[in-house]
Amino acid sequence: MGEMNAVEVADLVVRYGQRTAVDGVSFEVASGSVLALLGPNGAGKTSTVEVCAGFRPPSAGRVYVLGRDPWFDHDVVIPHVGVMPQSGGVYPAVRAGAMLSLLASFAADPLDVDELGARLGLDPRARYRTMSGGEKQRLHLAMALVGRPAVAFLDEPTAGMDVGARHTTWDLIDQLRTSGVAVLLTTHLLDEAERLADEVVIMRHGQVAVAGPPAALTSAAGIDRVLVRAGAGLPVADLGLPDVTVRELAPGEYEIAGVDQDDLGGVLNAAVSWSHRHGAVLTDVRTVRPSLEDVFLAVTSRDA
Ligand SMILES: Nc1ncnc2c1ncn2[C@@H]1O[C@H](COP(=O)(O)OP(=O)(O)OP(=O)(O)O)[C@@H](O)[C@H]1O
Repeated sequence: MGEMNAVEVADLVVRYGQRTAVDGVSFEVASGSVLALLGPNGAGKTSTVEVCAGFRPPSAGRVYVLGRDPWFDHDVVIPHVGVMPQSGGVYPAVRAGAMLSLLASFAADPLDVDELGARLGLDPRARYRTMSGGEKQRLHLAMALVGRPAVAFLDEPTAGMDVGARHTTWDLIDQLRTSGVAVLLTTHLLDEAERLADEVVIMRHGQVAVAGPPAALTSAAGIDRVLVRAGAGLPVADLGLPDVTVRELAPGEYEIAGVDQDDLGGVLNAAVSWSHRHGAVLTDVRTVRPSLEDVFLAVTSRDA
């Protein structure tokens, strides 16, 4: 089975009746890497993942998982795939431990059920219907991973989890990557994507708006702000540069926004002489690049 790209999505289209939810999406996920699908509600993330996981056929385009078609070769592909859906179809009376043992019994080389459950803080005796939202979410994640998949599809894996469970999940996903698993996840948490993903794909209206490693997306956007520290209460209108805006964020802490990276020297010079004119000294200067969240908002707010 394919080593390089565990998941290949090429010109994928998903239609629901007249509605086109996914409109020509392409990306790849290599083994041992994490790709985060991002996008506003309704952008087509879940529909994309559902085709990859073999839940529905594409309306057009091609999807390969481990070199096979997850819809037509479902029985061949599925034993190597772990799926964590947004809400799991778990029988309400079933206990966590029994559910995991059942899934483990289907797998050729399952993880240790007790160890995995303990890792995720699951009580094996707990019945599904009495679990909290975050506990259910942890069980869904364990269900996706217990079969030691080569490819994991995780739809909003940490939604509703508390901070501790979220960090445990991040560590688990790091370990999946290290052990060679291809992970495709969706998330609304941009810090999660920045922390976990080798590649992010930002979807908008069913199409790929931008794609790339998070660091490449944020550095392509360039430095856009400079933070300086000087005396409190300096007149912010007096910097003498027409295209930037200056705000005093806290006493003596100023943000110079709208900086053109190529004119950083000009901005620093202006800040030095500005503080000097007002009898103050710059004691700190910091350049700030946009976060992935800034990039996301810039990309997804270009709406007609
Ligand atoms: N089973 C369905 N039948 C009809 N329309 C659907 C169906 N599933 C999704 N859609 C529509 O397709 C579009 C994409 O939905 P999808 O769930 O893939 O988006 P998403 O990016 O995962 O959104 P969210 O962030 O809200 O989970 C939406 O407009 C949605 O209303």
